[in-house]
Amino acid sequence: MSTILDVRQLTKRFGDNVAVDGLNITLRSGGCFGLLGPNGAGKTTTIEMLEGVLAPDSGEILFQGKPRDRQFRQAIGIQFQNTALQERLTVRETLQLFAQLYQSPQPLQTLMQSCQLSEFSEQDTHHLSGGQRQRLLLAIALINDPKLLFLDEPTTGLDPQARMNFWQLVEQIKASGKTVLLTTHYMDEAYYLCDEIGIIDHGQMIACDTPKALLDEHLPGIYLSVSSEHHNLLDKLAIQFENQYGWCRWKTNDAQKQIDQLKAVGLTQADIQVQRPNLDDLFLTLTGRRLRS
Ligand SMILES: Nc1ncnc2c1ncn2[C@@H]1O[C@H](COP(=O)(O)OP(=O)(O)OP(=O)(O)O)[C@@H](O)[C@H]1O
Repeated sequence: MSTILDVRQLTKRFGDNVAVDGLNITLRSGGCFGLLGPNGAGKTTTIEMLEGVLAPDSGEILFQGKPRDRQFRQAIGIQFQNTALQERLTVRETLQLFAQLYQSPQPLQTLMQSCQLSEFSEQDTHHLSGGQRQRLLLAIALINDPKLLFLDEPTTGLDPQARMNFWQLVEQIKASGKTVLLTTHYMDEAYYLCDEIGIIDHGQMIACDTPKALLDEHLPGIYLSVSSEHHNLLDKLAIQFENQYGWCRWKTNDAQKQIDQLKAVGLTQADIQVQRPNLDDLFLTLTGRRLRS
């Protein structure tokens, strides 16, 4: 896969605060890269520099092998976290307004269809649901048929069904060959959508790979949990666990052996939860913090 965006030693300071500290990122064409990190890690500052919205203090950003020029704006789409929509305009009128900003916008009919907006085309944008509004913001980001799409926390605040619906749209966008850079606080979203994940903390990249490779490297093994009421049994078996939210939980490299031991002291399979480590666990391991704080 060729490289569409190559970022070297990107740095941004706000006074004494180094928000982004020598970051390297390689975005491969047609992939989805997830930029994850705890609050204040530097995700928004990074994405804004990559979009060209914020000037870096130092570092290099190459788009298709060359420094970004005026055409870069025509080749990218940005779904901002908060875009103020013009009062008293319909979905269609809003898209028409944004279409004027580009040299060759996509046909609006096609765009509304692909973002599932056709049935709301004549609706006032201020009467849209959260999911419909995010789909409109996505359509605005896609209006110029961009090669590279920036999605900054696109599903924050949406209900689970609207989020999954949005994921399907992102899948379609990926299938059409576009490259996506996504920031999110939802680990299931990152796991589902991203081919590669970069975890940043204090403005530095602390891990970068496919979700599976990151989990295999940093968190081999399986988590087992049993209800806290069974903690005496675990003590008897000399199993070290964390007791949280009514559950005793621990990681093991030999899940089957421990399940057999637990059954031998009276627990049933239904008493034992078996769980692969997920990105939330990875976060806690790498940053000492949960993904959402
Ligand atoms: N305009 C600004 N002026 C001063 N400091 C800023 C500015 N923007 C960001 N910062 C600081 O830079 C650091 C990184 O912030 P940034 O918003 O990039 O983090 P983030 O990872 O996007 O966080 P969140 O997940 O909370 O959105 C923080 O310490 C923040 O306070």
